[in-house]
Amino acid sequence: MDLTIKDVRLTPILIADPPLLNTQGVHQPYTPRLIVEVVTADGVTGIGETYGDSKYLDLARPYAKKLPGRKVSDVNALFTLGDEVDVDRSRISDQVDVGGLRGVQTADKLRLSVVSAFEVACLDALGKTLGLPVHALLGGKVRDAVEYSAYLFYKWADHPEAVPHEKDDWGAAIDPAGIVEQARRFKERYGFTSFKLKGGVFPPDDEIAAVRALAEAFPGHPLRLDPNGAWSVETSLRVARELRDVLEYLEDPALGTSAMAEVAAGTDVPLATNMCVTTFAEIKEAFARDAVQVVLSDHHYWGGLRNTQHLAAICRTFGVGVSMHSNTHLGISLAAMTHVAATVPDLHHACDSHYPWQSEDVLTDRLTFTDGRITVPDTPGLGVDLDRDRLQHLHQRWLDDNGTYHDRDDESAMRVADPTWTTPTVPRW
Ligand SMILES: O=C([O-])C(=O)C[C@H](O)[C@@H](O)C(=O)[O-]
Ligand SMILES: [Mg+2]
Repeated sequence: MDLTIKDVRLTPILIADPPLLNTQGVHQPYTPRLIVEVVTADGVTGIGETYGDSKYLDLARPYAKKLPGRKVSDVNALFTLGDEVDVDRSRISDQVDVGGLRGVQTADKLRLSVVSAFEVACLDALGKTLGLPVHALLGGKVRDAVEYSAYLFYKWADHPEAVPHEKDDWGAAIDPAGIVEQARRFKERYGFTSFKLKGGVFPPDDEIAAVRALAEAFPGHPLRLDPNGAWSVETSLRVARELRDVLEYLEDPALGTSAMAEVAAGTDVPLATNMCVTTFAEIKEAFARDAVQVVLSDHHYWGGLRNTQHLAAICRTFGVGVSMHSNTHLGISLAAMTHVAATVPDLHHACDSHYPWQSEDVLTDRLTFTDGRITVPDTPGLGVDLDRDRLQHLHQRWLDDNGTYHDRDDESAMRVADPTWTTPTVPRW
């Protein structure tokens, strides 16, 4: 068996995305992803997936050149090699990026967001070579299926007329009745029993009404509301008061650790985050100030599956809950999330996933939710196969694009519908 990496392939693609609304704007009709393939000397191919925006491609390209000659089993070395890649200073920011809504952009976090896809690809290749599923390489599964929540979005029926796009079959949802209808379809199609509403789109009273409508339609089901930091501390506390009997947790009601700590001190509704704790460096202050009660991990920017396990261990040590965040992603990432989630003992909340919103994939067979769960694959590697024709089709779309969609930008997408739109300053309400 020869585990030496002989070849690395990077394929940027554009995938169709519905007009989902968030506090910064609306999803563009196509969003970029990067598919990573690592091929061993034995001809075994491992696959990974991450963000495809140019700031990630600019790091992935020089990084990929460092890998041939290394072994897919040298997973620790992937991180030291990542440290050698220079990050353009203009890419670094302590602002929440437009469209990403996932916290700061440190150089390290940008690197980890790339290295994570290679870690997944190497583990996939290693597992395929050894005949073991990825979860076994991570120490073994402690559950046979991983639960996901329905990720509800306010949305339009279509992208603006002038913009070419793939039509989705979800229709519009811009009020409580529309959100309840969307939730019903999520339940019918996938069996989800937890519901998360992406908020920060309409004034808080409208979103309170939507959550109340969900609570009435689905009594006893776990509900979450996530305005991505759009509210002041005062507004956050008011919403928490009004929804305290029905919320499983409130996600990033206010922006940043200080504001979150103030909110947490004034309510017994747990606060979750994928914005104020998104790097290991942010943990100490947030935990010391009891600013968050649930960290929503994301293997893409936390740096892979093993870092997700490290994060879960830290959370466990401090009595903080852990679950999973998602940005728009395909089946490779859903498989990776499922493998690592299967190994985390204290996963007490259903994980987020955008997957049901994605009508396109690069897999031969889409992953399917049964009773809101994905069965943990026991076949070697990630247990999913790349469909080369689909990959090529989506890559061709990326090649044909003049750059409009090479970087996700929800603010610009909103400006197509409303030329006066700019990302609202925070707190918005
Ligand atoms: O939980 C979250 O904050 C997210 O999923 C961030 C995403 O960017 C979401 O807001 C979206 O897809 O519009
Ligand atoms: Mg969130």
